[in-house]
Amino acid sequence: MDVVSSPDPATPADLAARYQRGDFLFTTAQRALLAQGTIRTVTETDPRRLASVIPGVLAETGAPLAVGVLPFDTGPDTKVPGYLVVPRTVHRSEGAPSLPREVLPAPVRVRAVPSPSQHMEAVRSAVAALASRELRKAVLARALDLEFDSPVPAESIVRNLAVGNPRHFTYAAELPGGRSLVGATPELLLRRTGRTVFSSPHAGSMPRSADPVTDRANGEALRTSRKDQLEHAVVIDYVVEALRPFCRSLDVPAGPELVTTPAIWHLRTPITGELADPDVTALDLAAALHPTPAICGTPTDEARELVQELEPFDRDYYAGAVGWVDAAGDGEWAVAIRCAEIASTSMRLYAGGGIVPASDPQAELDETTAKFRTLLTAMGLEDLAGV
Ligand SMILES: C=C(O[C@@H]1C=C(C(=O)O)C=C[C@H]1O)C(=O)O
Repeated sequence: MDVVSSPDPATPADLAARYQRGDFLFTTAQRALLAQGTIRTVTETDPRRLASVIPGVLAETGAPLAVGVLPFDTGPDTKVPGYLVVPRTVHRSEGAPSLPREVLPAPVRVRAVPSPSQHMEAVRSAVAALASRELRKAVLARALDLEFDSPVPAESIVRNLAVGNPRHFTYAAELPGGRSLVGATPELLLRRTGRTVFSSPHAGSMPRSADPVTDRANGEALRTSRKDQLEHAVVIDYVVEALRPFCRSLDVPAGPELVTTPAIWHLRTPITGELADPDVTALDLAAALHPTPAICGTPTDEARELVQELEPFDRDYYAGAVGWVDAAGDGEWAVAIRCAEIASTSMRLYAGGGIVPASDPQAELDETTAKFRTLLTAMGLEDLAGV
């Protein structure tokens, strides 16, 4: 048997230090998971079908878990598949990694896709479309394309992300075609631990500020913003309705809490449920929940259509889901935001924000700029945040 799932004496820092492109790394404040090598890959555009074949694949291979990604677009016409890997070795360790910061080379070219003014125009179009198409919310994103004169140092980026965002979920996953997805997201689509399912939708954002007075004021403005409360409520309604059929009880707080990442203030609502059927796996639940209105909109199909009309790129795995599922059905799936897709010497960063009727184009642009900071800070490129 090839599979090693070792109670490893390695620390989370050791696991992050061992990460190499092609591996899967998932670190949280509580633990780190490093999966290396490939026994089998499973590729499937229908996420529910993907979820249904994984238990059989794990039983057949004797592997303890599968790791991977779901794309943003899981609709019936998608060309981008869910991509799961049954790894050869799995190492887990308790705690968050602590490592020295690594210095990275600077890119030789940077391009915003679309340009900032085009993004603001798209926000205006989205606001108009919300009214004419009876949508409650749509999430619009933009991208930053970076080119380097040598291979992108994915390993250093991932380690800096983990060190800079120790309370969140830092991830690195292999994508089809030898590309990699790396990021550090605060948002957990869901965790399944036995019969307990936990989801922490985030929606509603304000940039952090280096000035403590402005920073606090931004947080207060978010807490009291009716526009952001609405943006948030749309997500919670959806997640509760999506989880309800699977749960015999659900605990939903009356209102959101204010939380931070190093770059952003957010509204978040932690939701806990007890599963009615213990055979429903973490990946079944991820397939049922994704895409939430936190990253797509409401109603889902119409919002996705509008997003695809207004964004001049394919989201691919940005705003998808990234995580793992084990043979018992437990697992964790994070919302794949604050991320970049890395090819050989180039990478694309993505950032988006929810658009509701009261959205202001300049504020939406500023929000995406702040969201790019998660990646840019890890790359020592804070100065690029204004692009
Ligand atoms: C879409 C992104 O983030 C999502 C959108 C949010 C918002 O609109 O307020 C907040 C958190 C995330 O669910 C992103 O970071 O790219």
